[in-house]
Amino acid sequence: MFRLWIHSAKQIVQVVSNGERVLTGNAMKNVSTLESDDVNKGYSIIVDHKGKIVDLGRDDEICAKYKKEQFEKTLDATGCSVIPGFVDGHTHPVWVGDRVHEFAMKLAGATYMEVHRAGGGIMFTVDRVRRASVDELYTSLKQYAMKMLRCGSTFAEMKSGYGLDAENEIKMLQVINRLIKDEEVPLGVSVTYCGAHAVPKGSTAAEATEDVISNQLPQIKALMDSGDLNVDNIDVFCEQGVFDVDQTKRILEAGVEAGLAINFHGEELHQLNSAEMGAEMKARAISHLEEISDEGITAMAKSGSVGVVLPTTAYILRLSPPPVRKMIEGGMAVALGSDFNPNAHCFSMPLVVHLACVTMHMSMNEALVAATLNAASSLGQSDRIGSLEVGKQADLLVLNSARWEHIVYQFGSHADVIREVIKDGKIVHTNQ
Ligand SMILES: N=CN[C@@H](CCC(=O)O)C(=O)O
Ligand SMILES: [Zn+2]
Repeated sequence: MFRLWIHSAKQIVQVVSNGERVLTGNAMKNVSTLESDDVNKGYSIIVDHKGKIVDLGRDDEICAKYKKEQFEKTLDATGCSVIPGFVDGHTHPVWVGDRVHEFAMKLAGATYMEVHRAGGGIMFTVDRVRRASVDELYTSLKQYAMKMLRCGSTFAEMKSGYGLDAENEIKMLQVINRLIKDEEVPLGVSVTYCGAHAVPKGSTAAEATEDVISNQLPQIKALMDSGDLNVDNIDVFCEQGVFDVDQTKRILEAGVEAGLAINFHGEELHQLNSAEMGAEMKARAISHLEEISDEGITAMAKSGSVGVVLPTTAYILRLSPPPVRKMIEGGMAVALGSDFNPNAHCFSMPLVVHLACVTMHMSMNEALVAATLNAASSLGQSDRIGSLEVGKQADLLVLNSARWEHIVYQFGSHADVIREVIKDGKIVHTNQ
């Protein structure tokens, strides 16, 4: 028996079809698509009982190989296109207490660091998160995760970073772990420890660095070793007035020692050459990169570190966007993330992809690659997700349009464009 047969699709956008794990530079310009000019010829996907894609091809070829009775469910996708589920490469979704008042301050001209220095920004959220119980944070996270799924994300990176001490950072990581374990929201998750997201009140950056390395990380490692906590990545906010490049490097080294993959915030507001440092450490990914230098681009292209760009941040803070054209022409792998957090309240990857095209000058193909395969690669997941190929998880979106580009073009209307969200071959959200 097979779990699902999707048939009659006008287009199936595989993204890649030869098992590529990442696309760099100019290779991001093309996406593999199954499509025919003949209006009577549609395309099919078959999903096995484990939720993996076992076959893709023309309806007539599939019909010749399988019998209807073999499928637990069939889905008619006449007039529709199918794309991989979005992979959100960067989110901060564990928090309570919004910052709508700060949005007003920023609209009136305050910069991100002015708000931060006035005790707002990350520190406002730290205060709320420290006072919140695990249950409160879990209820809030569950709602955001459900909203991400409805916007078409089937996998997301999720960070801690509003605890800033061992107790509260572990509390946040436990909340993310509970989301994975309880399986109430069918969203895949990569877990990131970001204890060095800000310098806690009353500490210096040097003291906070020591606390992360000698106190927080060893406790987290012990919980990982005992099987009580799952953590995948280590993150630091490397920025002027937060953690400098040396402190960041030391924390990342300690993270690697604990078995975590390097995936950190760099070159957001000031050019500190953290991209070069990260490339030298063979970082799996570096996020933001608004201020990356030409040398940083060359170094990241050489090391294969994925650049995770976040269009909502530059948009909301009115920053210059990262030099994505230079990054792609320079041979880097570029990925996308929503950066969902109380500063940039957006978990809609369709909107992120649209912003990437308009504000960062990416083509729609490049942005789709960045929001699927390359985002999966930034999290070490592109062997399982990020493209529609035999052997991969059937995480996909059925779109209400014959051409997939409508999910980018009709910005703000993703709820109408996405007909079904499918995770592991199961329909987890439908909009009909
Ligand atoms: N820049 C650092 N961290 C987040 C913002 C977090 C916050 O403001 O709460 C970011 O990626 O944009
Ligand atoms: Zn961030």
